[in-house]
Amino acid sequence: MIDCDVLKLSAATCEQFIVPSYAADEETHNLFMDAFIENNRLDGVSQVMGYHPDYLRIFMSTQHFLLREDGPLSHDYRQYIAIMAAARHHCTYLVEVHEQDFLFHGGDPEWLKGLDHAPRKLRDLYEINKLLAHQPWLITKEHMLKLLKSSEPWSLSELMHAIILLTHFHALCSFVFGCGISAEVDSQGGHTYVESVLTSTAPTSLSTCSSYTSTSPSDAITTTSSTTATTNTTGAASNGRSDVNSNGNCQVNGVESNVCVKALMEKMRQMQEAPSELKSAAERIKQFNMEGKNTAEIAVPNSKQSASKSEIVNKYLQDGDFAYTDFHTRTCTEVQTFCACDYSWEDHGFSLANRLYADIGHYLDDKYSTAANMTYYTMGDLREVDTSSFRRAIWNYIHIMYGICHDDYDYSELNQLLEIKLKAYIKTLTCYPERLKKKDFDGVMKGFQHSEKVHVNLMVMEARQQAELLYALRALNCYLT
Ligand SMILES: CC(C)C[C@H](N)C(=O)O
Repeated sequence: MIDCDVLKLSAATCEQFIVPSYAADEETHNLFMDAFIENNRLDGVSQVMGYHPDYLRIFMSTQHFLLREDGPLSHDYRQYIAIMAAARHHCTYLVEVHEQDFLFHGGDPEWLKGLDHAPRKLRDLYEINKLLAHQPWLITKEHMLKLLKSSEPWSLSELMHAIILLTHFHALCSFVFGCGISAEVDSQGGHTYVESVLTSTAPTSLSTCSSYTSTSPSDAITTTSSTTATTNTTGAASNGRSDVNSNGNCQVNGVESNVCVKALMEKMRQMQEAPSELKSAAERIKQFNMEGKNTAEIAVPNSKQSASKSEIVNKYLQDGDFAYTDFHTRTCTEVQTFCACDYSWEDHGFSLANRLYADIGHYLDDKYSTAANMTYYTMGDLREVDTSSFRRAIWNYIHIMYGICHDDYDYSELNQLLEIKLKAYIKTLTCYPERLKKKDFDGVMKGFQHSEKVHVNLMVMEARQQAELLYALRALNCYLT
């Protein structure tokens, strides 16, 4: 039996930004118990994801499957791969968590001195780790061949397991930085936005943006299947995380916030009432390229890592400066746009992943569809809102940055729905999560509830993972055929 006070204590310091365990509804509380048992602590990631219990459940089971269940890779390898992936984004939080887990699973402490001390087989993963994290479009079947035919070869199923771990942890870095998770709540400097990404000492609007009250089970979202939309059983009800000030908006500039949400809502309504004329696939692709070029012009913050942080991660990096470059300004013309009609998760990736690493396809499929379809029909303090066009715009925008085109999507919609600040935020979070600042987080989605910002961060994480994985699966498929 777990002592609930332990959970309570670890959440006590930062309850504006997480779901405090003592305030969680039964469903969320049970998930927190499971997380506690799984990780020997109630970790910050679970507590932030606790805003979205249906997502948290599938996230936890996927991570459990990847890290703990029987699978192609040994447990020390799995943890070491997680460390290598997190190091690419200088995510000291995840590096440290998985260093501990590595030792806990009997890993050789020598390997933690750095990549040079790890076995050759793990070192061989370095190149695809780097490319997957920053420029996955450069991955080819030759990379796969090299790993599968090296003197210490990877088997196909081991490689599949490793690739999924790498993409999972790259994407998780985006969530961790996006939600300001810097250390466990019960450790020094524990989880709080203030510690992790706050750059000024000015009072933050976050603390007034959100607070949490428990939700009734009937408010919970239910996932119906991997292909049908996730719906709120109470329709117009809130997502169960009603705010103390009951409007979900930042009090600091509530009027401005409300205007933003209303304007967005109005655009979505107009688009629904008067859908734009049907465009040909060629027109859509042209629009996609235009959006890509515009995205490439969006400036992102420069990188500056603190020396202490670098020390923790640099030992796992060889060329730490290798980073994302805009897909749409690449000089290498051989890299074609990735058309989802030629290779998609649903029609191609799912079955290949599942064939090489049994059942993983189902876990990922559930996770993607929950993240993409989850809705509470709210936006800020508005209710009964159909947010599907906004959510789809976010998902497809992330794929633009990876050169993945959905030729059934009208990219002019995206341009109307995502304001430039939000695009810049998403670009930073997706491609350079370690550079995100608190002011970036505060400056976007004004008037959204805090849980809604977390919701957007979840979508960024999942769409990003899917994009990376699609490139890897396509390359593997080329190798196999
Ligand atoms: C990201 C958010 C705007 C999502 C919205 N709250 C919904 O329930 O669909």
